[in-house]
Amino acid sequence: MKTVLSFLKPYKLPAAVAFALMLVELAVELALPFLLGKMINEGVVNQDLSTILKWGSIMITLAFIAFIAGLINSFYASHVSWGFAYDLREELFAKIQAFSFSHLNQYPTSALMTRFSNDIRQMQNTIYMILRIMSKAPLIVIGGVVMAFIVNAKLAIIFLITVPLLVGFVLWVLKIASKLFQNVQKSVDTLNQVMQENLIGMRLIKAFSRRKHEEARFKKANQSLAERTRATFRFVEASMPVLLFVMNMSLLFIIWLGNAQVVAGTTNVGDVVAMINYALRVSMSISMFTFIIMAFSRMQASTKRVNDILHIHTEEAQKVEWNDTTANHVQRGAISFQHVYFSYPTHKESVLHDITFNVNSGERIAVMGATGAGKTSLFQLIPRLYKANHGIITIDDQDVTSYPLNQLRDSIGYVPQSPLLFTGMIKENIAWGKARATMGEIIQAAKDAQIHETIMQLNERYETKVGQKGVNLSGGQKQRISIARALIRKPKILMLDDSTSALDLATESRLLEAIETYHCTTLIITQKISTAMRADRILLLDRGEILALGTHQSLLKSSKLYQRIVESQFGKEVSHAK
Ligand SMILES: Nc1ncnc2c1ncn2[C@@H]1O[C@H](COP(=O)(O)OP(=O)(O)OP(=O)(O)O)[C@@H](O)[C@H]1O
Repeated sequence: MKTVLSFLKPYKLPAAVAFALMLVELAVELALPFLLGKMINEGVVNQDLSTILKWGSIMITLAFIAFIAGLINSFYASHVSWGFAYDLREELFAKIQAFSFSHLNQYPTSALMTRFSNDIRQMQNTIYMILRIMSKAPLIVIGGVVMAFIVNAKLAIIFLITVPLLVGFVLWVLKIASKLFQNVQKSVDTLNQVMQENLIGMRLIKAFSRRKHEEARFKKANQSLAERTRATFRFVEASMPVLLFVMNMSLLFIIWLGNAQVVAGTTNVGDVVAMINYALRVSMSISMFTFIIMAFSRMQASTKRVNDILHIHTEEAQKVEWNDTTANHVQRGAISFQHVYFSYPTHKESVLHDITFNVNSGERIAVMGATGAGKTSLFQLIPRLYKANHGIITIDDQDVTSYPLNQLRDSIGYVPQSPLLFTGMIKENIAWGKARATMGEIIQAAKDAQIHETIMQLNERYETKVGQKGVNLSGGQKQRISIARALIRKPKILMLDDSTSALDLATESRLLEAIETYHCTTLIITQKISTAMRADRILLLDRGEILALGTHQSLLKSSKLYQRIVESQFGKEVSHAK
């Protein structure tokens, strides 16, 4: 199982190069105060210009080497962090593509978007900063103290008091700050969620005039984020004067003790200057710890969230375990449900109970029932969008679970209740149903779905753009394009989930006639008796159970509920006459 950190493996070499170059920068940074001390002691104090120039030019050369090392380090750090983020995004995308419907219920769109954008960016930035400066800070603290002891062991004792004091204080600040930061992150998540729901549901919000309500919701989330961020940064900023005080006190001590030693002749001015320099560099690095650990704790939270997704066991991952020779493509499309029970993973209540029925190859079944009866749920079990809790569903006498998922779904044309079109041309939206579809196939599918003429009336015909910047189609037009998308794959099983609801009777009639020419097993969820009457048999669902299954005529005789539905749509007399 892949974890986030394993995505760094391919970048071991460039990361090592970046780290080595960072060590070069570090070495120069630690050497400069030492050399400065030498320049003062040997050159400035003795007023020896050639010595000043000698040490000066060495320092400039070293600074230039550090500058070049920094540039190349930055290049490699970017390469590692961008490459890592790119690979991780690819993997995450593939993982989400393999999500079952249960997983999609578990992780709302906003949560997945946060992982894609925020979390990966967070990790990418932190990796860059680790390779660039973060790993340098603790090394400067250690190296600075060591160098200080080399320069002047007596003065360096001050470091032994101030460094643990500063480190201890920073760790205490961080302990509190990390809790505050977790709250900030929660607020960021909430704000993202509100924002995304608003963008997705903008049309609905306008239709229901819920702008004020949504504004209030956004304001609340925004305020919470602002307040938490303010509180966190105030706390971190309040710790700064304390840090500065300790830092300045240690500098004062170094100057005071250094001065005494210079007067006593036990040390040189240059060494004192070098010590002050080390003290400054060490304290600056310690103060960076706050920033570093905060970045780490944010990265840790992001890593956990992305790992959660990577560790989800998706079915596609199992594909290799299936033996392709035993599992074939669907040949005839005969469906059988045997004592099937189903409940959604998120809800315990049973949605389908003891469903048993058979559909012959090429048969046309209309599925009827009140809203919430379980019609869509029953449909979703066939292409294994969800798994049944008990019982067996077979296609061509073979358990659906024994088909490789791709082969199973390739044989099925599923038109969901609410049609979804992607931004792009109409022809692309239809061709989406079949890999390498020809223009002839696209037009034929559109003709059969009764949408060809409408498309031909549009300015750019099949090239017309759908979606945000293109033409917005009516509900019925969208339904027919989704039907064309299902027909183009010449499915063995066609499932229409209330997909003809927006069509007038004449168009629907032509559509159903055209579907007959496909000779596929057809399941149609419908509320309209006129549609149901054209089916070979009608399956009546009520509260998750099969109430009746038979032809229009037999149900008129045997099912009270069916009679009532017919009466409600055709009137009493007509229903008796039929
Ligand atoms: N994703 C889900 N998670 C949990 N419960 C669900 C989910 N989808 C549907 N349900 C529940 O399952 C039951 C059956 O829903 P289903 O969508 O199958 O009904 P339906 O007959 O297709 O209704 P409609 O005609 O309104 O589309 C309902 O009680 C519904 O609340």
